[in-house]
Amino acid sequence: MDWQTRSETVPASIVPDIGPHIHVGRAPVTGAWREGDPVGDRRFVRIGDVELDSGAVLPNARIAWEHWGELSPARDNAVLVLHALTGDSHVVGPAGPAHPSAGWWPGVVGPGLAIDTDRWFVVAPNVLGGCQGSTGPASLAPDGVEWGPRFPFLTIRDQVRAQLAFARELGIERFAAVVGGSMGAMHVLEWAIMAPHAVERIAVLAAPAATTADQIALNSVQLEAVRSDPAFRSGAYYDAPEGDGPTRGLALARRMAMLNYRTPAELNDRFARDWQSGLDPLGGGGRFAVESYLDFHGNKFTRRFDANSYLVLTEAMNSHDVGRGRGGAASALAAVRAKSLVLGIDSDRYFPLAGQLEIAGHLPRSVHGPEPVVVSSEYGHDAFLIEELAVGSALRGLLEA
Ligand SMILES: CC(=O)SCCNC(=O)CCNC(=O)[C@H](O)C(C)(C)COP(=O)(O)OP(=O)(O)OC[C@H]1O[C@@H](n2cnc3c(N)ncnc32)[C@H](O)[C@@H]1OP(=O)(O)O
Ligand SMILES: N[C@@H](CCO)C(=O)O
Repeated sequence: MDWQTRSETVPASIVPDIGPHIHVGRAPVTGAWREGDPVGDRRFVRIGDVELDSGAVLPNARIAWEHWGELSPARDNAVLVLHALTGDSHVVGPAGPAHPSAGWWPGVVGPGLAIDTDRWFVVAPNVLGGCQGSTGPASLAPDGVEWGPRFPFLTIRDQVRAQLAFARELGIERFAAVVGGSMGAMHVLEWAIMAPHAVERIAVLAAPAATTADQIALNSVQLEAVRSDPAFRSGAYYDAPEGDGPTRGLALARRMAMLNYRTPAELNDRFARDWQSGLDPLGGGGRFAVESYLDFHGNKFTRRFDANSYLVLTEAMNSHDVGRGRGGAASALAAVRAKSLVLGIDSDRYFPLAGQLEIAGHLPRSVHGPEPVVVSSEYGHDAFLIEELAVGSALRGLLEA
């Protein structure tokens, strides 16, 4: 098949155009893979030059991707799964040399699951600007040096343009469904608007029609946390000695982000005022358990993510506005022809239900009418990743529609 012959399979330990000093992925994490689960096989596709909204051109770009299931002879069973801010192409499967983390949606994609790989051919690309195999700031520019701070500003639409080129390279003209959560759902909306002919169904999970001032503000303090780390060196840190990248700033950004992704109820129930150790946090040199939890997540994140990619992707999220240049969000959404599922989480303080109400209210073919499906969860925004049964059931409904 075309997609097999036209894509490169690269040995897991060799990622040719990623710079040698990338500060990610040095510490493989033990995965939660179970015997019999599908295992993706990461591949790489050249998509050529990408024209950007800014007028710049990103030359000779590459997309890393994985797939599960079989493409039907009629090529009508492909489902595109688009990841959130710090996700990647590794939707399911164990951690390993190619992946610092186990797959991020193991209860949703697989044989007999909501996105059933016995029926659907599931395709998952790493986003343009990311750091898990697709061209991003840690990739080598044409001069043989990492792009670093020279990497161009990307919008959500630029990233979808790259995904469309990627789909063309695979020879897939139309997806039975395009599915994504959070930043991935921003891409989903743009697919439905930019390429209506290529999309039969869409699932928009936990995202707004446009990133609001409040959300840009929450993102902007994270950008500043990274940039204000002296080790950031204006983004030119790839030649720093091992471990001397902007890990402090990146870890602080992740700590802040965790507070957007989770809820007061969860943190209070889970950690209360517990101490992390026998040392008193009130002047005795100890820490509260919740402080330790945030430290843990901040530090873990620096072992799997590149700081420049974090900035590029966060700024792309800030660019998100389906109505820009299209007469506003209402008219852009009203023009969508795909059958749609819009899902929100009642405790999401990052991308609250108001955003999904707006989207569902304007999409003409929402399978649940003008209201989003609301998942009730104490996990907040991350519930689209954690509440796999509820999210899976809604996805199953869409795929059967
Ligand atoms: C499974 C992965 O890591 S996926 C990695 C790729 N990431 C993505 O794709 C982005 C999307 N994924 C995510 O954001 C997250 O993985 C989620 C939302 C799906 C799940 O979050 P989790 O981190 O698994 O759950 P949770 O918030 O409960 O954290 C559990 C971790 O906190 C640690 N922890 C809990 N309490 C404390 C504490 N008091 N002090 C220190 N560490 C603590 C646990 O030991 C556990 O460690 P582990 O990750 O090594 O098992
Ligand atoms: N936990 C998710 C939330 C962003 O939507 C991530 O890190 O990608």
